[in-house]
Amino acid sequence: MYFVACYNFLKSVKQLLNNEDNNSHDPTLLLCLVLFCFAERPLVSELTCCVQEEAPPPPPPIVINKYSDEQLRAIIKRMRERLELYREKIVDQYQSYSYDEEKKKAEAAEQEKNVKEKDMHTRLKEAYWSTMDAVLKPIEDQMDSVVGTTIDPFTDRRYVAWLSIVTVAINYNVWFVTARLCFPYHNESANPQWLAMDLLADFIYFVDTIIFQPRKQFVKGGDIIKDRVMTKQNYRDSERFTMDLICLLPFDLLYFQFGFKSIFRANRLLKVDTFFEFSDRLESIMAKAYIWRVIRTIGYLLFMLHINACFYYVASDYQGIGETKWVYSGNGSAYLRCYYHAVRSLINIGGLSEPHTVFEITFQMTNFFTGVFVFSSLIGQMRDVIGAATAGQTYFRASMDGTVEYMVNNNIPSMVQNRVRTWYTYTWDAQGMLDESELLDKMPLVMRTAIAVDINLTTFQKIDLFKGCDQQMLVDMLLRLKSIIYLPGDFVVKKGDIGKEMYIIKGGAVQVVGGPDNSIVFVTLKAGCVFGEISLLQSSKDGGNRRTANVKAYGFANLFVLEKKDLFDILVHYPESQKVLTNPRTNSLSKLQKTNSFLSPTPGVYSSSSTGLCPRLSAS
Ligand SMILES: Nc1nc2c(ncn2[C@@H]2O[C@@H]3COP(=O)(O)O[C@H]3[C@H]2O)c(=O)[nH]1
Repeated sequence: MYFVACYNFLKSVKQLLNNEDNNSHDPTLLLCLVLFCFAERPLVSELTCCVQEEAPPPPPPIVINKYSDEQLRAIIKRMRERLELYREKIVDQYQSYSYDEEKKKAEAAEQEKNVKEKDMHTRLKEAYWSTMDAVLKPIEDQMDSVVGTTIDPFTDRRYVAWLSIVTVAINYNVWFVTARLCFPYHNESANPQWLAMDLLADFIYFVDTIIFQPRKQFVKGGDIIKDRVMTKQNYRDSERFTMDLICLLPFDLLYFQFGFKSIFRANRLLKVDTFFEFSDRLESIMAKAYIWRVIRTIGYLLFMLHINACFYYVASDYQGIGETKWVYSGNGSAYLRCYYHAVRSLINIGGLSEPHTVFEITFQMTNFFTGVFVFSSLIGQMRDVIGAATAGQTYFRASMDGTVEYMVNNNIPSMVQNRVRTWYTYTWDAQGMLDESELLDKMPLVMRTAIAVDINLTTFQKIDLFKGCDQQMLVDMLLRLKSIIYLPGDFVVKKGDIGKEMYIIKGGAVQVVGGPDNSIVFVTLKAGCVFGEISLLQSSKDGGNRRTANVKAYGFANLFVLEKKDLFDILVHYPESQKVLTNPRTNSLSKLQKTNSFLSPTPGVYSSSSTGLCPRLSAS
């Protein structure tokens, strides 16, 4: 029994040790241990005493391998901790304490410490900003009345105007800091002027950082944040703010120590982001954005040449001004001469003095390479900009050329060809594109509705046929309209054809004609009039779906077309409006059905007075 107990006990301890590393606590094993300790307590104590009595005093530790020795010690330490834990568990079985938890506690304590430190940092920051806010409050309050509490950066033109001023300041720094750095532009008489200009540019930067940027509205989770406190905080948390602050650091004070040098203003160039913002905003508000894009690309070209001119002067200075034939001779305006050299060299015009020294050859070669890569990409960019600006026209030309080629290949009579050509040219001139709907199709419905309502709803509301109809139905109709142009004399509708669409005149005029050779003009309909609706709204049972008259374009007629299917799709949702359109007492249409006798022909029976469809403008 004694040895069995010993064996079990030691085996349990060994298993416990083996499980230590993977942190798995075998409940059976634990239970076995606990039960063993309790149930066989006398035996265990006997065993312990026995072991203590019988065991010789422990030998002094022999360290064979330092690493394994340390590992063993660590295991023993953890075993002790574990033993402690089990002791506690025996006292309170439901205690949810673990070694990992101790680790977690330590981590939590660490976190708490960090939070406290952070709090301290935040508090300091807040204190700093509240002081700053208090100082700046009077200025900000004054500016509120001028620029508003917050600014919508996308639509506010005043903001774009301000950005243009900041852009001038940025350009001043970008061009002049580099030029002053390389050319000998600093002297006793010029320095005060430079200083004045620098101060003015810095003032603009400062106003932008203090007044404009903190007012910029922003989008958070889909909401437009217009609260001033939040816009200010958003700006202060942004990277841009950090950059703006770096931009404003007054390294210029080093002038006192090192003299007047523009290198101390190099940090002002970091505000170049604002230039790109200005560029984007300007593009979005300009009707012809490509003009700005071309100007901007030319600006980049000029700036590259400017930088090259600066390098050339520095290189000449390094070689000795006027020392060799290749360097700047020292005559005339240094900047102009160097710029001229840069133009010839970068654009690979040639005709330059041959470089002789290694330095000169290396410089010149670098110039040629830069010219090839940078300039070709900039010129390519320019081509893209111009290409995008004229894409519509290119598409129109390509379509027309394709159609003409097709007609020529198929021997279409030249009269028809001429008419097609005229149609293309007139359509392009009238609407600047061949198919308006193509453009609008890409937009979300709400935008299309807004545009359609803006352009045509007023015209629609005036049409007698639709009087009393639901407004929403009219909007639905607007969305399904297609624009089409007819040439002078084209038949839009032929008597006896099946009516598949109705028309609303957008521009120009049409004539309802009849009699021998269609020589009798019954009525001329102008912009805002509707026609072709009779055959559309009548039942097909007794052949009512046939056109009741000839309608031909008088001059160029720009028409909206509404297809029968679309009309009935809409009317399904507006039964009241359907009644209005088909009611004999409320609508002219039914009256029309009775008055079709004019087509036999009795001119003028079908007129504005009798039908209310459209004013009779002229009748021959
Ligand atoms: N029948 C008739 N149609 C007219 C007159 N004035 C304009 N129209 C339009 O001419 C269109 C010819 O096609 P529809 O019959 O579909 O619809 C006709 C009317 O909308 C008129 O005096 N009589």
